[in-house]
Amino acid sequence: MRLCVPNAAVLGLFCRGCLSRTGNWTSRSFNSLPRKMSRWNSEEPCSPHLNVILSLLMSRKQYGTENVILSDIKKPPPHVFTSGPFVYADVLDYKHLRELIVNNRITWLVHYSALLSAVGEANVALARKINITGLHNVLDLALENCLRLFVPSTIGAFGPSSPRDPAPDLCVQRPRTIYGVSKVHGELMGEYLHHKYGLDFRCLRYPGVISVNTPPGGGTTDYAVQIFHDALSTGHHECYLRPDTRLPMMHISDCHRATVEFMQAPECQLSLRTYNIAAMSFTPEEVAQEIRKHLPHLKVTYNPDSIRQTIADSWPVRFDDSNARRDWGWAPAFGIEELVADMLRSVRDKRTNEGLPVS
Ligand SMILES: NC(=O)C1=CN([C@@H]2O[C@H](COP(=O)(O)OP(=O)(O)OC[C@H]3O[C@@H](n4cnc5c(N)ncnc54)[C@H](O)[C@@H]3O)[C@@H](O)[C@H]2O)C=CC1
Ligand SMILES: CC(=O)[C@H](N)C(=O)O
Repeated sequence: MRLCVPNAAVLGLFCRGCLSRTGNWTSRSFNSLPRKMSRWNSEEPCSPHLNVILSLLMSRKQYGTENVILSDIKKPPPHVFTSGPFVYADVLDYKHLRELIVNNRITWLVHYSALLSAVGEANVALARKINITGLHNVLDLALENCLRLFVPSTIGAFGPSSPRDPAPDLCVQRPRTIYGVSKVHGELMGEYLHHKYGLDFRCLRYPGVISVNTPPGGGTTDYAVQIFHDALSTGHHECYLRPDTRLPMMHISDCHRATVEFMQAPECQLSLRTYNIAAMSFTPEEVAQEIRKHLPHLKVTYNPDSIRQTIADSWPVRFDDSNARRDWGWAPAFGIEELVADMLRSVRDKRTNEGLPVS
């Protein structure tokens, strides 16, 4: 049995076997990155992505190393490469994806590959290709091979005309970014194929995901990861959002657990195919205050970037996840206090292991 998790702009996992039938998950991440990631990705050529890597490693623990195949178009760091099966896979290469699925008897596909919001606006043509053409490849293959398919969506699937506090599962969705447009398209295509042909399509709208292993990937919520690294290195963070910009956020371990629990939920419990999941909402100033409880010297200055500020201002400030809580028992474990304590501990350990100074 193998689970395959392709990297939707982040991860690609293939899974051998069907979880519902066998309890096994195999994952692969299909991560192809834009030849040019522009300014947001410049110093992270081989870094693992948060969701992808962590998810994969944890999935492997749960479902068996050989049963989860990770894929990307980027060279993985050594510890990822040696942790289990890893293959090169470009979501734009339909024939190669099909070969991987057939040869490995893949039964689950987790599609993480995508260009995120800010970098997508910097390269709309590439974002359209990876986020929409890549998704169509994955949908066709899932249908053709009877795969269970997970595709993440995002708070970015909402826009200025959506209710923002809180945003419910079902409401007006008119996002103003190519990223958001591609995610709404993915939600609708997956649901259409489910209703018309029975595709087992499942989708969670993630808040901004925070992980020590996730380098900035060109998103609007990236500051909420970077601030921890800055706090423990220079002690100064320059934030590209206004101090009062409130956005939904989630610790990576909650994000991963939600994904696995949702994928394992019996079909009969699901009243929707796309659910919001929530954990906390905070502003840059609020997270800075929480960090200062541990590191009182942290200095934060604000220099709003018009592109990312405009994007953030169009997104929900809070998510209504009551349907996920009711249907399949979703409950987050991390609030802002737990998240900050865990991130500071993890970033400190990482810097120490890398021989870097800790402030
Ligand atoms: N990180 C976050 O805060 C959130 C992420 N998500 C979703 O989760 C998924 C993963 O996000 P991140 O890991 O943060 O993104 P990321 O930007 O860190 O990773 C994207 C991955 O896609 C890969 N990729 C790009 N082009 C590809 C191609 N042609 N073929 C195969 N792989 C390709 C890249 O190599 C990269 O590893 C995305 O679909 C994103 O929309 C949703 C909401 C929040
Ligand atoms: C919330 C997301 O989807 C992502 N982190 C982004 O900021 O683009």
